[in-house]
Amino acid sequence: MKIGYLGPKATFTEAAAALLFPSQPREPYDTIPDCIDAAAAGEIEAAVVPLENALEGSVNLTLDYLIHEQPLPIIGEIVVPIEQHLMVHPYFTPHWREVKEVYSHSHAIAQCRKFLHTVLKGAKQVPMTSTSAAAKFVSEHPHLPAAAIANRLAAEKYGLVIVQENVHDYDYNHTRFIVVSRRKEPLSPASPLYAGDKTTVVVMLPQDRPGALHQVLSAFAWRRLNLTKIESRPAKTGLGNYFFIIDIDAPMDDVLIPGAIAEIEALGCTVQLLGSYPYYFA
Ligand SMILES: O=C(O)C(=O)C[C@]1(C(=O)O)C=C[C@@H](O)C=C1
Repeated sequence: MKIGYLGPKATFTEAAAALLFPSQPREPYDTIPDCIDAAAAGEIEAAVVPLENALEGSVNLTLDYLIHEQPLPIIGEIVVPIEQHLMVHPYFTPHWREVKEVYSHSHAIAQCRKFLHTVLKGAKQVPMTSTSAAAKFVSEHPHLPAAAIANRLAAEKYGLVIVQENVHDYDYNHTRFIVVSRRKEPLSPASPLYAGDKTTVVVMLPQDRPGALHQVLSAFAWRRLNLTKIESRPAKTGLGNYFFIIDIDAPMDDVLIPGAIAEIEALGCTVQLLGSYPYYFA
C-alpha cells in the first residue's frame, strides 16, 4: 500500500516519509487535509504530515484537522533537521536581490523572518501549501521576479539555483512529522532511528471549574508521568474556550495513563487520545 505525504515531490514531508518508509511507494497530496482524508478513506495505508517546527511551533492546520475533522490515530513520529534555502530561476540568478516576491509554506517563511526583513526587505511574502509547491511555482514562472524558500532537493527537482543557503534564522531547526492511519498498531521500534515512545492526549476542561488545569497536571505529576509539551488551541466554541494538547513522555500502559485519564474525566474533563506511538530522530 502507498504512503501519502504533503507534496508535491521534494517537500521536507516527503523526506520524512522516505526515512520512515524507504521501500514503500509514496503519493503526494496538495494539502494536509487531502492527505489525512486519503488515509481515512483507506486510499493510502498512512499519511505523513508536518506537526510542529522548532522555530515556528505547531502546524495548526494539522492539529485542528485531527481534533475537529478526522480523528485518525497517530502511529508514529519522526523529527527531521530543516535547512531552508533561497532559490530562483536560473535566468534570475544575477538579480536575486531584486526579487519582488518570495514564495514558501507559511512555516518556512516564518522560520526565515529576520533574513527576509533584512536582505529582501519589501519583497512580498506569498504563502503556498508547501515549500516544494513554492519551488515548482517559481520554476514554472521564469518571467516573475520571484524566489522560493525550500530544501536542496526541491531546487534540484525543479531546476532552481540556490542563491542563499540556510536562510532560517536559528540553527536548531527541526520539524516533527507524524504518521496517521486507520490501522491501530503503532510503527515498529525496530529502527536505528527509534528514540522512544510518547502518548498524546487532547483535554477539554469543564466550564467554570477554578483550578481545573492544575488538577489535570497534578493527575500526571503525582503518577510521575513526565509531560514534554502542553499547548492550548481554540476549541472553536467561543473566545476563551481551549483544548489542551498534552504530550506524555511514555507509551500507553495498563495503569498509570489510564488512571490519569480516568481521574481527569472524573473531574469533568473530556479526553481524546490522539495516539501512543514511537518517535524517531533522523
Ligand atoms: O514539508 C514541507 O516542505 C512543508 O512545506 C511543510 C513544512 C511545515 O509545515 O513545517 C515542513 C517543514 C518546514 O518546517 C517547513 C514547512
